[in-house]
Amino acid sequence: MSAQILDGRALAQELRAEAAAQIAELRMRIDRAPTIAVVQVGDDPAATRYVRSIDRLCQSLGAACRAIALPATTDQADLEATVSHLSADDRVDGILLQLPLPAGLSLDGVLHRLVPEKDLDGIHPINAGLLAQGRPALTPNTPAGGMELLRRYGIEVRGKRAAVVGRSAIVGRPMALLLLQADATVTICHSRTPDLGAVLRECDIIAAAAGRPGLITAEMIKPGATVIDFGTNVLADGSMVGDVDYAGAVEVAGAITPVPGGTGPVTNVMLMQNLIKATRTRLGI
Ligand SMILES: Nc1nc(=O)c2c([nH]1)NC[C@@H]1CN(c3ccc(C(=O)N[C@@H](CCC(=O)O)C(=O)O)cc3)C=[N+]21
Repeated sequence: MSAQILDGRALAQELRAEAAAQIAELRMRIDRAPTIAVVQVGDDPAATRYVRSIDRLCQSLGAACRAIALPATTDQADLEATVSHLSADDRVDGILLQLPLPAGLSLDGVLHRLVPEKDLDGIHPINAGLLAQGRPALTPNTPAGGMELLRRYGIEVRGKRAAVVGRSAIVGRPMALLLLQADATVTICHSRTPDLGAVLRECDIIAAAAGRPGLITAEMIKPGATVIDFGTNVLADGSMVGDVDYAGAVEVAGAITPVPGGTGPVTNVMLMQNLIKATRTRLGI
């Protein structure tokens, strides 16, 4: 038996149509295109792809994208000044800072310069704190997209056992909190978890966000479980794979997201939803 494929491209297409209509309406109200500023420091390959796809998506939906590419050698003060400037700019509705930052730069200092109302990735301590308290405001796009896939495919979360592999501020942790918010019983696994397979085999939903290709193998998956793969590992040959051994997992799981074509395309549209939300909230629309 082969798993149901959770088709992120198809879902993204539906969500794009909804977002386009909302953006068209916003353009009339504010008399300009809702604008995202994307800041990338250095050239992490997954981030570069993401920025490129954000730019394309903005163009096709009628939003504006200001891409700000800074060299990997940018110092803390320059990066903070850039973010301060964007925070204060009335014509910028949302800010997206690509992670990870190059070594030597501190995210903390930067987040203090980011106004929470423009925080399209929900990583400002205010937004992260609201999510932790069960009062989500702007939530991180990648895990929000994973939840949207579960919702649109009618996969029950309430009362289920769920495991999240990875504890990053932008994917793993918020995914665990969103699953909790949806009434799952959640276990967070990470690089120091002994016997990952033993934990995962108890779970009906597995969300992989470790950034390690092939970490999760078929024998770790309970037959029929739902597997959401957030991995965007770019291999030496330029191809992209997830954290799950897809070929094996697809034979065991009940439903699974492919990489590419799973969580990635949905992430991009969730970003547009956050832009719409941020613009409306900040301008009191
Ligand atoms: N602050 C921040 N937020 C992020 O959400 C964030 C980030 N930094 N840094 C980089 C990673 C990477 N990431 C991707 C999102 C979508 C695709 C995507 O759309 N992938 C498509 C196609 C990819 C391709 O083949 O080029 C797919 O999966 O089908 C990829 C990668 C978001 N990230």
